Amino acid sequence: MPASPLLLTSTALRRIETDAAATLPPGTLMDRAARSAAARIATSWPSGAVVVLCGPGNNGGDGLVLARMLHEAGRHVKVWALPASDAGRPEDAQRAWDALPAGLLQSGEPVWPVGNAGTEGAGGAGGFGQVESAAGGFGENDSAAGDPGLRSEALSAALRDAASAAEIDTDAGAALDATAGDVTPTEVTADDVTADDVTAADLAGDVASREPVERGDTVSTDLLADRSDADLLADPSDSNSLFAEGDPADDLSNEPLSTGTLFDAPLLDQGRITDGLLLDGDVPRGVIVDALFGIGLTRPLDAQAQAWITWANAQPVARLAIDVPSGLNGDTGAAQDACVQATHTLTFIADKPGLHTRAGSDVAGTIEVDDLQLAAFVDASAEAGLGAGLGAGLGVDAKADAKANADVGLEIGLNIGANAGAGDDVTAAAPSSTDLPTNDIGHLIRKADVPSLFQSRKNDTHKGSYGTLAVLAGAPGMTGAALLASRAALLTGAGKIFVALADTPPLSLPCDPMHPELMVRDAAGVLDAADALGVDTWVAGCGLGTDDAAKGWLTRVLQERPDANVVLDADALTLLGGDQVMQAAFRQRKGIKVLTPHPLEASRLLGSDTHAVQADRIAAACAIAARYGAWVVLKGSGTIVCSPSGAWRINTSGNPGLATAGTGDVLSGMLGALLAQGLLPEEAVAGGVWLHGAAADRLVEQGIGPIGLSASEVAQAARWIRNQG
Ligand SMILES: NC(=O)C1=CN([C@@H]2O[C@H](COP(=O)(O)OP(=O)(O)OC[C@H]3O[C@@H](n4cnc5c(N)ncnc54)[C@H](O)[C@@H]3O)[C@@H](O)[C@H]2O)[C@@H](O)CC1
Ligand SMILES: Nc1ncnc2c1ncn2[C@@H]1O[C@H](COP(=O)(O)OP(=O)(O)O)[C@@H](O)[C@H]1O
Ligand SMILES: [K+]
Repeated sequence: MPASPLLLTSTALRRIETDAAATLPPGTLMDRAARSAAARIATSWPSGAVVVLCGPGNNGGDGLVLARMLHEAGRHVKVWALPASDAGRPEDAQRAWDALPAGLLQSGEPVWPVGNAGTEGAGGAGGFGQVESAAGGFGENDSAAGDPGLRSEALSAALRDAASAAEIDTDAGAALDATAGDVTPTEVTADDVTADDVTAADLAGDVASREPVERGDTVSTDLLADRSDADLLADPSDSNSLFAEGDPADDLSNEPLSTGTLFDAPLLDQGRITDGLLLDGDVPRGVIVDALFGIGLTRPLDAQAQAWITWANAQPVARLAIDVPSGLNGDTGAAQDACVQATHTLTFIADKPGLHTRAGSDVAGTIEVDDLQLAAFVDASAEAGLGAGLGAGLGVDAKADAKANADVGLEIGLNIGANAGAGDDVTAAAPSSTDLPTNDIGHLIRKADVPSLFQSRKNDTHKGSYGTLAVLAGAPGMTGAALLASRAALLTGAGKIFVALADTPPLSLPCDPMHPELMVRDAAGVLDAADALGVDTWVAGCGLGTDDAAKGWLTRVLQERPDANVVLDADALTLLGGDQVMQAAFRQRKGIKVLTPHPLEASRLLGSDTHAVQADRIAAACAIAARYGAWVVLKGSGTIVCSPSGAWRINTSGNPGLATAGTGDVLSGMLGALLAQGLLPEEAVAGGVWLHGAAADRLVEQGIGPIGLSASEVAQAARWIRNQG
């Protein structure tokens, strides 16, 4: 399922939520969100335990409803909830709290449910759920765990009574399920058996056979019967210990295993223990649901939330983030020190910018969007954004995009509909209009969004058809920067390229031996002849330097030939940021203007600091675009592209292989080449950024990176991608 290309900030989302909620019965959206998550879990983690961590707000409410739904479906669910805030829970979340079935909520710190990674099937009745309830929970939270000796007796009796081949089923509904014997859930009751017992039994099976034991595996009861209670069960001196001293399993760790610590790294490294006691190769089963905080995270996490997140991140199971990984700002992609490292994020109503820029792509895992059947509202928002200028500058059909999103959402909605409850019979009335501020809606940049990169060339063309580019760059000692940009322009298809070296004759490099197609001259020489040469696009700044000579050449670029396109990078940005004469000249230019700052250069253009830029990359890119009247490419993980009118997009391609010197030079050369070839700015800028990242992705696929990927290779890979179509 492709991710929605539409991105909404929390302001836009809240507006939609409010509008929609006003037309729906209370709790409908939370119900839909929870049902969506339940469907996702049923598909991806059909067995195994589900630990739901819930926060104080509606994100926590989603988690609480989800926990109830999963429990009712017979899943083995544990809930840990942060305390409500002083103001109490929001209405929907409070309703979810009140409806949480008894026994699911755990006290203390979260632990992985030991001894049971149960699955559906029992519907909660007569199953392990009852055992849990009676025992007050598993593991360290098991305050009523009882006397280990008693548990030992009960379990041993159960095992001995079992027929020669007994199935140890740690599943819900059958604490011990003897397929060929006498042990049934009714015989082994909550009073007789605790989770610790089953844990011990499973581990004992493993120890006895030295083979991994999985839930459902058949284990010889002879082996089990051969072992004494002392071998099988907890050391009576330590109610949490699962092994008596000298037990072979103890060899696996220097410390006695205790409940809740079954994911000890040494054990995992040996592939011995997964999924809360179940030995299941390298693939633990079960999932932790992160429903701590969503788009309402407004301040630093407190110690308890941080500890829970740290715990969740340390468990070798999947982590499904509800809406947004907790600790991540859904608008900006800024992550707190403690942030859920999700393997999957299921996000609601629309995709969020913070999932795609800065730390977002590091912590979100696989992103899925469910519009909660609010396509009409999303559609109207996109339309309103379009009316306010959004998308117009990008040449993006935002309405069509929104429709596509709606279709995606509906498809998900229909799937969910198969499990639908009462709330889903209600269709929200379509909104009449919304008027979101322009920069609360953006888009992703994907291959499909930049088709003109792949348009075939007409036969009846010549080198003049593909533009004449001049690259003002490469002061002495930085010649390579000029070559990187110029070669990238060549490989991206520019018709003619002049390298205007930031130097005076005689040049130390009269020609590029690798690419003699490039016409290398001194900067003044190219500037003097620019009219005659027909330069229609300038790329300026790569290794240009910031001395007076550089300043003079750049001023000429900005003041002369105002119809030519300019792409400014690196030193040109530093010079521009500090020179009002240049800024005035820049603003007055009629050609297409592109600025490609990394965060430090962006801060110079804004007179702020890098921290401020990175704290809200979209806002920074939009601010630069507005101040300079230019297209802005704010580089980094999740590069932001912003049009002069404030329409922003986030690139989806690229990887940390690009974090190497010279890749920015390559990007500016590519952007210049695409403009020189006459692509519309929205496709040249967004397309160049996407192509640059996609080239790096291809190199990684080929094993040429991320480590050691070099800038020159990016240009070559980009050429290949363009020609493949
Ligand atoms: N309202 C709606 O219509 C819907 C909301 N949904 C869910 O609700 C979420 C938004 O709910 P909320 O607005 O309640 O926000 P959250 O649940 O994300 O968190 C806000 C709550 O956490 C507190 N908080 C914020 N930062 C904190 C911190 N650092 N430490 C401790 N407490 C902190 C706030 O005071 C507030 O109580 C969405 O992300 C989504 O998961 C979904 O159910 C879909 C529908
Ligand atoms: N971690 C990353 N993930 C994705 N892209 C990255 C990453 N690090 C750097 N890049 C990209 O690499 C390029 C680096 O540009 P820049 O910092 O100007 O380098 P240089 O000046 O050395 O050429 C930019 O396009 C940037 O977006
Ligand atoms: K969350």
